[in-house]
Amino acid sequence: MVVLSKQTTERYSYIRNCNKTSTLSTIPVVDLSKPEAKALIVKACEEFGFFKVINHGVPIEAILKLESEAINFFSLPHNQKEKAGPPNPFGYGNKKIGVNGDVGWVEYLLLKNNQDYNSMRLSSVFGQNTDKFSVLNEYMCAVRKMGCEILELMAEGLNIEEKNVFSKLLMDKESDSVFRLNHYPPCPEMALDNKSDEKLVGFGEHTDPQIISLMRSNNTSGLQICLKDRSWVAVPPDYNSFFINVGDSLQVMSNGRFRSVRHRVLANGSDSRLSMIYFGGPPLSQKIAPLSCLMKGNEESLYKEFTWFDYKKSAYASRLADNRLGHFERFAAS
Ligand SMILES: C=C1C[C@]23C[C@@]1(O)CC[C@H]2[C@@]12CC[C@H](O)[C@@](C)(C(=O)O1)[C@H]2[C@@H]3C(=O)O
Ligand SMILES: O=C(O)CCC(=O)C(=O)O
Ligand SMILES: [Fe+2]
Repeated sequence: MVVLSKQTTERYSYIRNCNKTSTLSTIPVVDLSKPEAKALIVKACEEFGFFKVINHGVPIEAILKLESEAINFFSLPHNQKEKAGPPNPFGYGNKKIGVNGDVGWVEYLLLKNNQDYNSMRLSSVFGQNTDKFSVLNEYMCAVRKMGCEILELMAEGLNIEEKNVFSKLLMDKESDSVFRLNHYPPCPEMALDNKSDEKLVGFGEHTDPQIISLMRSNNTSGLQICLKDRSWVAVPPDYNSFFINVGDSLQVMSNGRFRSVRHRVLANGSDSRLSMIYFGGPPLSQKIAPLSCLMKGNEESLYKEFTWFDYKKSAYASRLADNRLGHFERFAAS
């Protein structure tokens, strides 16, 4: 299933000096069943804004069923998938990411949490009332439950009395969470020239605007994260773990103590990559501001006041690589 032509590839970005990129061997691993999980989560959010979890409690059957549905969907002929598009903002998308000119070697399905999928264009591909929607719901509920458990451990690790201070935002029935399936086909151009030090960008560098992103992928490499010293490191794939990103909103709620991690995906010459990501977001009306219980002494907020609605509106008007929080900083660097 390769639907990209040479003409379109010319508009893609490439990353040079890829052979010099190191692999992150020290990626924090948090075993959710262990008592030290809370402290490890806090440390990882401060240092990397990124970690992986094991013993996550998401049933393997739910994962495998959805993965198999996703493979079936992305294997459909192009014109059939297009019936579920364009993503405005939900639906099937191919190459174009967002509406501001970003392009990547990727096709995807963007779905809303708690969506009535039957009323979406998805039903023009899947038909009405199919089991596929219950597979999707089962997976999303299990992943959201894991996300809430992580957020509650995080609150405990931060010594916050209100254990559900973060998780209640994902549990709210108005929660503005999003679910995304990304498929990165193998890139034939790269397979032909596997000695090249240049790699095609699958999903360009960015931070996620929400609170937390809960990601699982198949066994194909490609994900990279940016460290504090601005170097990029490759994250080895791990079929059995979930990868967790701190999003911009959590960076603000922790008054910059936690890092919203910059990340990107590079295309692969021979294997396709499939990732499934739950972006846990708050209700639109939610004020996003540093938690007063985390402010020490006369510590000031680093950010202006805004709601998730304000931030989302501004984020969706930005390019992928933009520093979206920049507009909301109170002490912006001159
Ligand atoms: C270029 C864009 C795509 C994006 C909306 C935006 O204008 C900037 C943020 C992008 C992002 C990154 C994380 C998630 O994949 C996403 C769904 C989100 O909430 O913000 C995407 C948006 C998108 O693909 O529509
Ligand atoms: O597909 C991936 O592995 C990550 C994609 C991503 O960062 C995103 O969709 O926001
Ligand atoms: Fe992302």
